[in-house]
Amino acid sequence: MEGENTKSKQLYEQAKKIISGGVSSPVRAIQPYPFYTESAQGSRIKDVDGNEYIDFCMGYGPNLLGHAHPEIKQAIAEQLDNGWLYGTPLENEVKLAEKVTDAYPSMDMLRFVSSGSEATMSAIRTARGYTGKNKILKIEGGFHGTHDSVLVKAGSGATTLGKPNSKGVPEEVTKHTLQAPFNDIESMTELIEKNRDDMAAVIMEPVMGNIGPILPKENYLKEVRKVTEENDVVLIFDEVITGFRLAMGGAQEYYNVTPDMTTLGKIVGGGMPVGVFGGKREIMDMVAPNGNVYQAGTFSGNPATLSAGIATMDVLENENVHDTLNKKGDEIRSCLSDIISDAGLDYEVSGISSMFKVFFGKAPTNYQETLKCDKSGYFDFFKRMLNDGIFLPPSQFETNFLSYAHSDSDIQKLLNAYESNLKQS
Ligand SMILES: N[C@H](C=O)CCC(=O)O
Repeated sequence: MEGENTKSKQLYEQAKKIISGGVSSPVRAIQPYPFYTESAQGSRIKDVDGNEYIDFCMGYGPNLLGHAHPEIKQAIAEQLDNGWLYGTPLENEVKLAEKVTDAYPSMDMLRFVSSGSEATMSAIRTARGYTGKNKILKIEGGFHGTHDSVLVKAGSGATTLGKPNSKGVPEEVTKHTLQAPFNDIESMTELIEKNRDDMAAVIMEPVMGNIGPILPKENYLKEVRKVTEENDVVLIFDEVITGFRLAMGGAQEYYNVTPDMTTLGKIVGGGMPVGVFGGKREIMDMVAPNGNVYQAGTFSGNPATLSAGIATMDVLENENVHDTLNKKGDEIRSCLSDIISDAGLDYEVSGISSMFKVFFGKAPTNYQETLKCDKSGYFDFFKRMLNDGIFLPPSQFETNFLSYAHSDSDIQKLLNAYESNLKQS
């Protein structure tokens, strides 16, 4: 729809003068200009120039039930009638905490925060406070938000833009962050054993969602659990993307591996800003006011977010969302593989549950392999898909998300668009 987006184009010109990079998050700076959204309902997103797209970006994951789900909307509206920021605890905080801890038995206790970044930052600080150790180990290409100690070889927009190590982060901070390749238990074991005396935590996405999806090899997560346990290292599963997506209990339920701590975000807030960190009672008891690990936030446990989160959980509990999406995800991946093979392309499909991606290259098993994919070819493909009314995340390194609102006809349109646009690759 290039050329027709005159209002979007104008808005971006205006924005670039007063908003750094013209956007509030770098992945949105789609060149030559992004479309500006007017509204979104169900599986559709509509721009200010009247173009409508079937959305497989879904706000980068939170909208598992689609845009503007009526039950979530009603829950937020009811909360708004009663005010939307108190600075005190509220009953819904207890209610949502119960629902989350029921779904995640590894979390005896939790805290609500306002973003995934805040959740991972707080989890790491708590693990350091608990162990009295400094070092953490992350996976190369893992993305755990935008706080200093994890902005090294970071996935997501940082990799898309070729800035996986951010300037402005002191070396004194990142010297405590070690990195191992995904799916390589030997490297991880070696690093943990070598640094055992000062290793506080391993933080990882059980399924890498910010350069993928990249799936864990068989038994890899179990082996990670074993080596962390044997060396008294806190294992943090960053389930900001996979939480409430792969299953109600996230990747830890799906793969049957129990971490010491978990971070959540995205889906648990029903599309409102949210983060959660939690874990074993003895670890979470370190957090102030009980313990000396400080963590706080004006917007933490935001009433509107809690209402949206509870409404989301209610739908997930009452409807067959995960089974439906997991089945449709399998079908999409299988059809995409057929399309690729019929077109004689050297590409591969990766994914799990309602996450899927065509890699312009071999489906990677780690960060280094991901970097070999044709990122500019992918971006050209993304634009062709947009012209055909399909909105995918604008990067080879961001996952596509299927939602409960996508109809069979939406999926057929997606597959048709893949078929015609992959042929032009
Ligand atoms: N992959 C990111 C979050 O999970 C994408 C969102 C963003 O950077 O704005």
